[in-house]
Amino acid sequence: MAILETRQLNKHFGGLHVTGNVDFALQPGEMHCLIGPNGAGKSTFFKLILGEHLPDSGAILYDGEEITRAKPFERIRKGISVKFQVPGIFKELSVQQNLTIALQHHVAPEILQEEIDRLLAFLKLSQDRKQLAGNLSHGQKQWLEIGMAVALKPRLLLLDEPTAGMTPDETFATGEMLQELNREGMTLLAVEHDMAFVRQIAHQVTVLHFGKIFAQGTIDEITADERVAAIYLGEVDA
Ligand SMILES: Nc1ncnc2c1ncn2[C@@H]1O[C@H](COP(=O)(O)OP(=O)(O)OP(=O)(O)O)[C@@H](O)[C@H]1O
Repeated sequence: MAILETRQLNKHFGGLHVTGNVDFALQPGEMHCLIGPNGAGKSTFFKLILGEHLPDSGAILYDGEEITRAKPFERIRKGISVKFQVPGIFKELSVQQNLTIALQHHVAPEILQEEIDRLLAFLKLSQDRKQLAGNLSHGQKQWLEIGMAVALKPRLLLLDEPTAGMTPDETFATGEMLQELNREGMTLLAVEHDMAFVRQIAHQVTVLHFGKIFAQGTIDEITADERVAAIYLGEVDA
């Protein structure tokens, strides 16, 4: 059974059909990338999954259970987590304090430090634990944000352009981090523009165009598809 499924999902903004009859299924253990030109509706699709927008019609199922109108916090409680593009870390607190905030109400006090150390090592931030989060490099801030998003070990992690603004080395290291999470059993869905990164991590790729699923397949199938190249060149209309 799919861990996440949308059925005939629709969302309008005024006259603009931003999500159009989207039937999408994500299998447990999959690393899936969502791509598409600017304005294709990728962020809106994420916000529907997270409950930040409610659809006009259609359904969203998580683990077979309908969550179409569930509140965002209810979805988080069920095991969905998200890393947004803009870091939501506390800049005036240290790296360690940020992770403490993410963990403290969910982890027994006697294993809190152990869990923080585990996360710091995973995020390659052990040396920077006392550093103020605001002083980290752009890439390190994104990693800390990933750490906060995965602190509670969600089953499904959504990432909105996780490598935006990163150097190629940081991008590659981020891919390795996400692969490690995936090996531990996490399912991942990422909106991404960097095709080298998509190639590094994605088992499956979905192309959105004008709010509809335009193509789906492996990265090799997608990059070989001339129709997909044409939409990026603005040669395919709604
Ligand atoms: N709250 C809103 N009200 C009105 N229109 C919106 C709203 N949110 C998004 N849109 C419009 O919906 C369309 C899809 O936007 P969305 O942000 O989902 O696309 P995207 O694929 O994530 O784009 P990008 O790659 O540029 O981030 C755009 O035309 C956008 O202007």
